[in-house]
Formats: sequence, structure tokens, C-alpha cells
Amino acid sequence: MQSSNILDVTIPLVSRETQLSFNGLTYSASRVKPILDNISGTFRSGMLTAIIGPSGAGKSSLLNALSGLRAKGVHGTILINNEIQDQQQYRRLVTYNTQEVALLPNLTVRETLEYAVDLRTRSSSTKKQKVVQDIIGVLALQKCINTQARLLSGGERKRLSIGQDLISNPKIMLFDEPTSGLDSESSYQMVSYLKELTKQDRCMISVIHQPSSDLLELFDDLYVLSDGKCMYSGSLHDLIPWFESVGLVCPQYYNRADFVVKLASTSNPDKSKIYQLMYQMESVNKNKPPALLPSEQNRLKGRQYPTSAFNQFITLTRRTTLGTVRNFSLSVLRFVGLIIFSLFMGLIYRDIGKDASNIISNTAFINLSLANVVFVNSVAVILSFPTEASVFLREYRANCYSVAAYYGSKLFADFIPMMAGNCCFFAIGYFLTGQPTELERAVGYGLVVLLMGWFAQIYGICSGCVFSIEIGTFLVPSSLLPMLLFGGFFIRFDELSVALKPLVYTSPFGYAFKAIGQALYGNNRTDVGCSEGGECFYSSGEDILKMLDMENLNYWNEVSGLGIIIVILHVILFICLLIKVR
Ligand SMILES: Nc1ncnc2c1ncn2[C@@H]1O[C@H](COP(=O)(O)OP(=O)(O)OP(=O)(O)O)[C@@H](O)[C@H]1O
Repeated sequence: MQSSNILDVTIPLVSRETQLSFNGLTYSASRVKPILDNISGTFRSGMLTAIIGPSGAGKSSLLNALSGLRAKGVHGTILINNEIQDQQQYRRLVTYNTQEVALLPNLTVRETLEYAVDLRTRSSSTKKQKVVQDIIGVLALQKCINTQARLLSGGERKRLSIGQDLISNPKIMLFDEPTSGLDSESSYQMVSYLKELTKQDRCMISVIHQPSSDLLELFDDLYVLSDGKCMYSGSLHDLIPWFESVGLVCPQYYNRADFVVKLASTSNPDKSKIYQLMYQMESVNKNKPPALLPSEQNRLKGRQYPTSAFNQFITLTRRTTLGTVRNFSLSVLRFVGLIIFSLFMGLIYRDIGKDASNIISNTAFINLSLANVVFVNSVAVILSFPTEASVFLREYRANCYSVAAYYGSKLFADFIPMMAGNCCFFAIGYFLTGQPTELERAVGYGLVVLLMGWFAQIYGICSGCVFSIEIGTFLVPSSLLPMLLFGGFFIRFDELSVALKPLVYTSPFGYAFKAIGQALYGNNRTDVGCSEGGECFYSSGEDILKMLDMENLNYWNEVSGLGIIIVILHVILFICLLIKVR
């Protein structure tokens, strides 16, 4: 590992001692018994503190409460340097690395850090490069600097995630089991990195599961939880004497962490001595000034971000575009899928649009094309958005950018690749099937195909925002099928029961089909051809529209209907994002 003084050059040392303390902290969820039961403690800067305890003792709940991730049901006092911080200031000072590492899978280590620097600092590009270099150095990421995040090892992913947090130079860093999934050597290395970071007077706090004796030695302080109560808070050095004071002696050569966790377990028969220790610890910890939680006292009045709204938008757009281009399902799969399908359809329905005797087949082609555009575009997004959403959540909570900046950039960045794929799809299918060559009709048809691609994209993002990949991949196709059914091709409006008729107005396929019908056969089209020997009952556009139950419709009215559905979905997406970050 490199020495930390390289880091000092660009990431300023935390200037003064920082102390995180909490008093009378209680967290109750739905259970009658509190998960954290009126606990207090202090974490000091320059120290690496381990939170240990048996499974279910409340370790993650404590970190969630201290990070501000969980405010509902939390009561008590959280202070930094004996002061209550407002929510925004608190987020600047404190970072939280959860067990799940949220990274954009298709960005390399260097790119991930570069974008993180662009979003979190305002300095010159030379300084930004220096910060990236320093973080790569201090977290020993040189070896994988050009490796995409999806290919990194578990330890490298965790270090990269810590590196992102380091950019904003937090004074207090919280970690939930940073060694989970790592072997003993990698775990030791990981905790050594955390230890290294304490040299800058940072306050480092980590939940750690069953640390080996070697690993435990790296920690300065311990905070031991037992069933939501504090059993010990203090230096590792004083741990054993504290237990010995009530006659609980750690056997020689026994791992101290195992000894303590065993005592803290609810199945331990020596309850009276444990209660005595908890009681004593409570009175030691409780000498702190009373105050309110930051979330209760100082509700956020307006957020300030490290960079301007414009910079947030541009950086996020660049990053999302890069991620989209490198994303297999969003680029290759979507593009190739659309092209292959349009070639396939074009060959099957070759020149069908030139012959009025094939009018039913032509409408089948139109509906199949629309279905394909919608299914391919929406499914491609469902597969990728949930990963992105977890990165958005993490960065939003770290105060990197606004919901509006993310929302705008997401729509903008995905729009061009989506359009490109759908334009090719439309053009190949349109010309192979021999649809009319007038520019006006082609543009009218093409516009509807693009709008359907847009609808599919936003529908998929909304689903990805609300549901997991598993649920989304089931729900989206199964909700699209009824929309297709009510689109006017599979069953006519007048054949539907009265109760079902309103559903027709909610179907984007319906608006699209009718608009395409108008584009192809409206405007007094008279040149619908008829092959020799073909039975052409309908030779004019007007007759065809009558047969399709589309007479007296207006192209722009149908396009507007589709547009309204798209606008509503945009509003829903924005609301979903706001709810997600609450
Ligand atoms: N929202 C919730 N609703 C109900 N119970 C909850 C909730 N959150 C946590 N719990 C319960 O609170 C207890 C403490 O959970 P927590 O995740 O903090 O434990 P932990 O010490 O981190 O455990 P582990 O080491 O297994 O991760 C557990 O019994 C858990 O089931």
C-alpha cells in the first residue's frame, strides 16, 4: 500500500478532531420490543471502531440510524463534535458503505472515479486527475484501473466504492461488513485500508462479523451490541478487564471477539452479569448533552450540491451514454434484435403494402412491428435500470446531484440510442414491405414507431424504478399484452362489452395503429394497388379505413393520445424517483 502522504496533497487532511456521538438512541420497527434500546456511545476520529455482536443484535440497524438512511422509528440524539448538524451538512460529513456495493457495471475503475470526482468537486481538471490518482494509489486499485466494474473481484468492488466516498473527503465513514464475501487475507487487507484512512483523523466505524484475532488487532475501539443494547463501548485494550470486573474471564488463547459475541448471544445463561455490564455501560455512556435528532430538528429546506445543475446534467448524461453504449442489452441486443426482426418481417411480408388484396396481412404486419418495438425496448431497459437505480440512490443520498438532474440526463442519454435502433427498424420494414413511397406517409408512420419506442423505454424505466428485475420482466410483458389486445386489431371496438370499452383509450397500441392507418391510407389515397388475380374488395384508402373502423379519424389526434400517455408516464417516473429517495 502507498503511504498516505501522497493522498494528503490533493485530499486535504481532516483538519480537526471529529467525534460522532449518540445518546438515548432507540429504533423501533413494527416489533413491540425496540431493535435498538436506548443506547449511547461515542466514536472518535483517528480511530477504527468495530461494531460487533451476534446476528440480529442490531448492528446494521445502528449504522442505518447513524447514517440517516433510516429516520422513521428512530429517536434520540446524534451529534458531531457535540453539535447537531442539519441533514445536508450531516450528509457531507458522513458516508455510509452498505453491504451491497452499487456500481455502474460497464464503467472502468478510472472512469468510475473520474465521474465521481466531476460530480463531487469543483476543482480544475488537473487537480481532479490528481485526486483520482491518489485514490487509486491509496486503495491499491492500480492493477485493475482499466477493468470494468462488473469484472472486479469482491474486494476491488468494495475498495472502489470506498474510493468514491473518499472524494468528498468525509470525516466519518460507516461500513456495514466490508469484509463479507472476502477470504481471510483479503479481509485483513480491506480492514488495513480502513485503518490507513484513520491516519487522516477520520472517524472510521465498521460492523464486522466474526473477526479473527489478527483482524481484531487492527481495531482501536469496540462497540458490542447484545439484543439492541450496548454491552461494551471502549478500547480493545480495556475489553477483557471490563468483563473480568464482573467475573467473566476470557480463556487463554481464545479469540476475544468470539468470547464477547458468545456472551452477548441471547442464549447465554449468565444473563445477570451481562445485565449488570449493560447497566454500567449505560451510565458511562450517558453523560452527553440532550438534543434532538438532526432529522427532527432541522428538516432540509433546500439542497445544495457540490456542482451546478448544468454540470450535474452534463456529467450524468456523459456517464449514462457511456454505460448505455457498453451495455449489451441496451445496445447490441436491442439494436441487433430490432434489425434482425425487421429483416425477417420484411422478407415474410415482402411488398405486401402494394397490394390491396393483402390488407389484413398488412395490418398484421403493422401490429407485429409495433409489438416488437415495444417489447424489445421495454425489456432491454428493465434489465439494466435497477442496477442504475441503486447507484442513483447511493449518490443522491451522498448529496451528489438532484433528482431532476438525474431524471433529465437519464431520458436524454437513452433517447438517441433508442431512436437510432427504432429508425433502422422502421426503415427496413417499411421499404421491404412496399409501403407507399410518399415522404409524408413514411414520416407519419416513422414518427409513430419512434413514439412507441419512446413509450416502451419510459414504461420499462418506470417498471425498473418500482419493481425488481424478476418482477419487472414478468409484469411488463404481461401488462403489455392486454394493451395490444385493446389496440383495435385483435378485437374491434364495437365487439367489446361496454365495461371494457374504456380500456381502448388507455392502449398506446390503439392510438399507434389508428395513426398509422391514417398515415398509410388516409388523405384520400387512391393508389392502393391490386395484384393480378387478387380479390381487392377495397381499392381506395377510404374503403380500407372504413373496413378497419378508422374512418373519420385524425392522424394528429391519435398521435396526441399517444403523446399524452408518454407524458403521463414521465410524470409517474419523476414521482417514483422522488418517492424512492424519500
Ligand atoms: N424494518 C424492520 N422490521 C422488523 N424487524 C426488523 C426491521 N429491521 C430489522 N429488524 C430486526 O431487527 C433485528 C436487528 O437487525 P439488524 O439487521 O440490525 O441485525 P444485525 O445485528 O445487523 O444482524 P446480522 O449480523 O445478522 O446482519 C433483527 O432481528 C431483524 O430481524
